[in-house]
Amino acid sequence: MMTSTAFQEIPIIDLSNATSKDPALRRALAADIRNACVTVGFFYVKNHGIPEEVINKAVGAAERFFSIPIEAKMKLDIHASPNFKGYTALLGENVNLNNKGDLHEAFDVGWESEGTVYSSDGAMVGSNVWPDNLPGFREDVLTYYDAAVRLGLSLFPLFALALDLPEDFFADKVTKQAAIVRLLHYPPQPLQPMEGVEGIGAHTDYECFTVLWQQDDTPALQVMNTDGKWIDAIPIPGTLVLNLGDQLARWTNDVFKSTVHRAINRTGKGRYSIPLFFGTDYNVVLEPLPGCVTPDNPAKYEVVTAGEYVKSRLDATYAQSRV
Ligand SMILES: O=C(O)CCC(=O)C(=O)O
Ligand SMILES: [Fe+2]
Repeated sequence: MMTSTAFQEIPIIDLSNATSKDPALRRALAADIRNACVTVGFFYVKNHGIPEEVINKAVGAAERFFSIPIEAKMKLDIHASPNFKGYTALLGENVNLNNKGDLHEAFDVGWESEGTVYSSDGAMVGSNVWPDNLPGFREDVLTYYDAAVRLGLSLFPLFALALDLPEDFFADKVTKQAAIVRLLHYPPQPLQPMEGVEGIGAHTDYECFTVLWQQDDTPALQVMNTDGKWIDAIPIPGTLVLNLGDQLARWTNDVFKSTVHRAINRTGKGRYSIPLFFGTDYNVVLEPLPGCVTPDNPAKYEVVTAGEYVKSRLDATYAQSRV
């Protein structure tokens, strides 16, 4: 049920019926999601089920982590990880290769549970790295991870319905392990902006979809609309932003849109955000889904595995700061 719109382009969708026992209610919700996916590729969700306390603790964890000395953060350098876990320094990432670097620092965490023996796939899945001397940090981040993953897992059946597929279509293709949570800190942009430097340059996300928490009082996220204009995705208290990524765009032959977005923090103060990137398992083949290739919409993409695709994009993103 679409209850309201923030402004013309990005709808707010109420997820109260996401796991309703009534299939008609789930289908109605899926129809709204489809509408957002085939037009903007972005929507806000409310009644998303992640408790405020869990969010606040994760944000507090981010604030504590980014305040530790740079030497301590660099001990967790993402470049030292075989599977993209750990710390990225300011300008260490560059999502838009026309730019020089992104003015944010980040900390990436994947799935883990007590007693896990990791069978690294050598690329995306593997153990996390954690800072010393930050009590509660790991717990607060992993609690958020679990809650956001639960939300993500509840969305896949709706995306399946939205694509006229059986509700369990994605069930054997996505596991918890395919999700990465990222703490992000954007310092204020200097008054005199540096040429080719944005908080995060114009990009699309690489996975199926992203669940994004953004700080209420620091607007920075912008989404490119179909006319090529930047639309502000203002923070709306009580909501999260949901945007599609390239995996779903490739899978649907662009019927579902993976929309270009960027963030520029001009607020004069620091900004935190927390995306959870929910991809599929590594070996899932992104072949066009039934009905997505038609004479009017011929196949656009080379068929690749989901994992190879994300890995190749991440390798390019970090290439500039790899030593
Ligand atoms: O911080 C934001 O609002 C957006 C972050 C983002 O687009 C990303 O990490 O992919
Ligand atoms: Fe993004």
